[in-house]
Amino acid sequence: MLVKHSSSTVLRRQQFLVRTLCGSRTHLPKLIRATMSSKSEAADAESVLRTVTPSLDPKRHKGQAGKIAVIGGCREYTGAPYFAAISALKIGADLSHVFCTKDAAPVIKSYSPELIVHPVLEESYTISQFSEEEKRKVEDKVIGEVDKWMERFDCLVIGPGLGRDPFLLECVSKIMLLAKKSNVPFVVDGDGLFLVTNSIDLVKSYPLAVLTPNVNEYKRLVQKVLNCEVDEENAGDQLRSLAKQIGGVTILRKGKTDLISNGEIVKSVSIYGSPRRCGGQGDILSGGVAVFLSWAQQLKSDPERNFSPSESPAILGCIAASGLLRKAAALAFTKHKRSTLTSDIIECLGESLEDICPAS
Ligand SMILES: NC(=O)C1=CN([C@@H]2O[C@H](COP(=O)(O)OP(=O)(O)OC[C@H]3O[C@@H](n4cnc5c(N)ncnc54)[C@H](OP(=O)(O)O)[C@@H]3O)[C@@H](O)[C@H]2O)[C@@H](O)CC1
Ligand SMILES: Nc1ncnc2c1ncn2[C@@H]1O[C@H](COP(=O)(O)OP(=O)(O)OP(=O)(O)O)[C@@H](O)[C@H]1O
Ligand SMILES: [Mg+2]
Repeated sequence: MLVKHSSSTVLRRQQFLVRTLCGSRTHLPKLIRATMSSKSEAADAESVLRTVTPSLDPKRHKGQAGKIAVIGGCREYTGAPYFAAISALKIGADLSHVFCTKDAAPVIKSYSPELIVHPVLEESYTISQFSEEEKRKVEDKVIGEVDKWMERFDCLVIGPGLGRDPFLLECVSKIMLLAKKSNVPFVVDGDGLFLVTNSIDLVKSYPLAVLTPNVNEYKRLVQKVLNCEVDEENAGDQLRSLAKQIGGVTILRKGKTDLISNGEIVKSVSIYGSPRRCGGQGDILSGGVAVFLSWAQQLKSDPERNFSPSESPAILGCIAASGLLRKAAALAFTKHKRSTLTSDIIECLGESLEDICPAS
């Protein structure tokens, strides 16, 4: 469990959120509000960051600031799950796990002793000689290994560096079902989106699912779900329709401006980040969404709070993560210019958050 806040803190935050997320729109006539709602509304990401980031309380024990698990990492990709998992820790989670294939595990462990790495996923080539029954046993074992941890996690990140092996993806679809059964929120990114685009029912109508597509992943989702092409002219409305069509999941469409919708509202974050487009920045984002969503979820569990759809933990988590990533990318770029890499941005997460929410 995450830290609880005093009722006065909660009240202040509630008033603050109403101002931040609704602003003067609450006083506008209905017709004007309806017109505005067809477009995206710029989110005040720094205010949301201040609202959801818990204070550092010496009474808290290990785990209360968040336990995140990344499901990803295979023969090809070891960087992506590492970026997502280490970003979660650098932002402030207490524990970060990675569930990956046996090949990827020693590599990911060698990047950092901070991560708890489970070498449990299997790809088809390791079981190619097995009978159908033996394959089913392997699948049960994989699911069992994740299931024994599931209830402890505050959020999963499914997909960074997962690869597209059919057997592995079949196991991951069962992991998604387990997460839903235990009401554990999850962020779907990278190859997790490849899986979900081909099996939308895996996430449909699960309010604790967040999808974080990049330009390609978004295009595939729109084609599959809305049966049309991406419409840049009406980007906000199209994103809202997509999220609604998938039963109100939250979607963060990454790009020059990050657009976020849960089928009801559309928010945008366009704080200046970095002109470097090196790979891995989306992985930082997915780890960040998981942490901020967990923190916002904790605020929501306070009985004195009355969350409106516009302040759902998933929406707040997306706004906060997008704002922080962009701020850290800007800072890393001032230091490293053309040589800015994803690891440099990760090193700037702490300083960027400190600037907005000082630790003491
Ligand atoms: N270090 C690691 O381990 C990392 C591993 N990663 C993992 O890799 C897996 C696959 O994810 P992905 O993002 O590479 O696949 P996808 O989205 O299909 O893009 C493929 C190609 O699409 C193009 N393209 C991209 N943007 C475009 C644009 N704006 N407009 C137009 N075209 C655009 C561009 O191709 P180009 O034609 O330029 O060569 C690009 O190369 C996934 O598991 C992910 O987590 C990454 O997280 C990175 C760090
Ligand atoms: N054209 C852009 N200008 C400014 N920022 C951008 C631009 N495109 C993406 N970003 C920022 O980079 C973040 C990652 O988006 P990107 O499209 O690179 O994801 P991705 O392709 O999934 O990354 P990864 O390489 O980790 O898979 C976004 O949240 C956004 O803040
Ligand atoms: Mg990506």
